[in-house]
Amino acid sequence: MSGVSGVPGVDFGIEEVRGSFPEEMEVAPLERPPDATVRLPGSKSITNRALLVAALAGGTSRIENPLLADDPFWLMNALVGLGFGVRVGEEGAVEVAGGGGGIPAPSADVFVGNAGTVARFLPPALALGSGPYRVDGTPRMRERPVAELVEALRALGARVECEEREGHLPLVVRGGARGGGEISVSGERSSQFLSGLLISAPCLPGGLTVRPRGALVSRPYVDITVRVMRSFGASVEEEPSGAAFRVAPGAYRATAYRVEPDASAASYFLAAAALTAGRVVIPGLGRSSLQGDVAFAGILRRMGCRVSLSEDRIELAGPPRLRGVEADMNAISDTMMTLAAIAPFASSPTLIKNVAHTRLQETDRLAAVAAELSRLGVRVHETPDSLRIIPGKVRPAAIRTYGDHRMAMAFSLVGLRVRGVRILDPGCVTKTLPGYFRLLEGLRRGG
Ligand SMILES: O=C(O)C1=C[C@@H](OP(=O)(O)O)[C@@H](O)[C@H](O)C1
Ligand SMILES: C=C(OP(=O)(O)O)C(=O)O
Repeated sequence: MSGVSGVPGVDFGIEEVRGSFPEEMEVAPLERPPDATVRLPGSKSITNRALLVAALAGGTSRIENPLLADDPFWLMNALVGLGFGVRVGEEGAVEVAGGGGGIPAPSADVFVGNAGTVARFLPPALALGSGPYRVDGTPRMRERPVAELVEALRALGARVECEEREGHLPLVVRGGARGGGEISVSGERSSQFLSGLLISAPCLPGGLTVRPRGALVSRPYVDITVRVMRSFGASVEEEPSGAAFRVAPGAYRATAYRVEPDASAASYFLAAAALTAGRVVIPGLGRSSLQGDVAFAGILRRMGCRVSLSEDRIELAGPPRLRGVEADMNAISDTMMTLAAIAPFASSPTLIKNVAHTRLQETDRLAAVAAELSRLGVRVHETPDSLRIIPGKVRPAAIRTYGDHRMAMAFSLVGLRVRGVRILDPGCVTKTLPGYFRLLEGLRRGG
């Protein structure tokens, strides 16, 4: 896959954007505490839900403030290849001409990059079409689990073949999915299997009831799924405590949808102010947000920050020194690297718990964080599902990022306090935030 865009109006290919980054970037310490307002692009998770739901709707939808980065690009590119109309306008909004619940192209070859949302949300939609549809991703995406999704799609009657290794990409999906009944799916390794099945459920004759099996990780993302589905007219009933989700049949309604800023991205700028006794304002996120990662601000409050949260605005002021914290981060695990990167500067140890599933994401994140903290001279104790970080002197280092955008963004924060921190392969931030380093530099100028 060349990465050259097949999406009208999207004038960059993935490699071109990533290629514009140097092999490494040094982050210089801030000369004074930041006092900045940081305006962030749209949420990756919400953008990819809105794009796919819009494609399944009848008529043309308009998505305002979408995230334009690798992960949404792979989905937009896939939708074009599947015969949907996708166009990015001058002002950055995306128009999607939906297929009314079907897949226009009888067959296609789809590349999902390392986008878990695309790899898990698209196959249930493909099972609505005829096929064959081949779904492949990067070597890392081929390692990430999809067995639970394959099992559920087969239970619905779809023909799904794992081309090389059972339970892994590349997949070949043929149609045949039947609705009207109930299926269960495990959410112990990812919540995305459940979200993927829910998103396509209204298009199944008879709808579908989906029952999560076992402990469901990253639970707030399922709430995002349900909220976006309802915004496009779907009827979703949730049994008490999420025991089951009952989705009625009925076409999605084309709509104009505005994506809120990315709360996971906000964690880096909130943490930057926390770490440097600075002040930051994040407009567009707050108590009314769909995203669970807004709760990261609460962890920073527990570390000694002054945090005010209005409906759609977060304001944070960092203390002279942070306190360590013990946090179960299962629900907001995308922000666990952010916490890990600032923990060495706290006055007491930090314990990050219940995040075993992050070993299956863009990289084995627990191992990666432990390795890079050690490289910085920080004492860290790793268990299968937790990290305990002991504060101490942090020495300069060249940080490996493992192709993981969140490793690059989180560990760049260390450079705000320690001279000589270099981030290797900084271009990996294009997965969800191509403008990250420009925004980080904005903290020096007051945002
Ligand atoms: O549904 C989503 O948009 C996401 C769910 C989470 O994945 P897991 O459910 O695999 O933890 C999260 O880590 C990812 O960044 C986005
Ligand atoms: C885990 C992540 O993404 P995904 O699973 O959607 O690839 C992430 O963005 O941290």
